[in-house]
Amino acid sequence: MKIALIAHDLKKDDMVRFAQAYKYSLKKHELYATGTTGLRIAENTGLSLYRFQSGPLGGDQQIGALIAENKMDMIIFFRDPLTAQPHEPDISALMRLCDVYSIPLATNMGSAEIFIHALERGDLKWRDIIHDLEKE
Ligand SMILES: O=C(CO)COP(=O)(O)O
Repeated sequence: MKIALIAHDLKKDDMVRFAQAYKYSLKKHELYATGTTGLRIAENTGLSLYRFQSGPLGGDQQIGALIAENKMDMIIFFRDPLTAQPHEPDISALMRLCDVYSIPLATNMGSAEIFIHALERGDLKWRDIIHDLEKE
């Protein structure tokens, strides 16, 4: 599965703790992240991730573009609901595309943990079927 990890500044410590806690589940997947989030995760967990631009510099849009091409299977995005972001339109666009393409989007630790358990159980195997069909 291709999983994107994104966190706003005040949520980055939570994201690091989440990635540390679920490192052994996450490492089975292809991981992507916005710039600073990816750096923090890599430094603190040793997980390898592909890092896009930082969110305010276009990272959310880059991840959105992959969603539009059906090349992203899950988004874990710890949003900060209490701080205005300069790139709010990009954030809304990313979340909108998740809804357009039915891509699972967890916006907080509680839902992200459920997603990880779902991944472990194989609940998202249907995504592999779609990818296989696309290859034919
Ligand atoms: O702003 C972000 C998501 O909207 C996250 O970007 P960074 O991971 O580069 O801080």
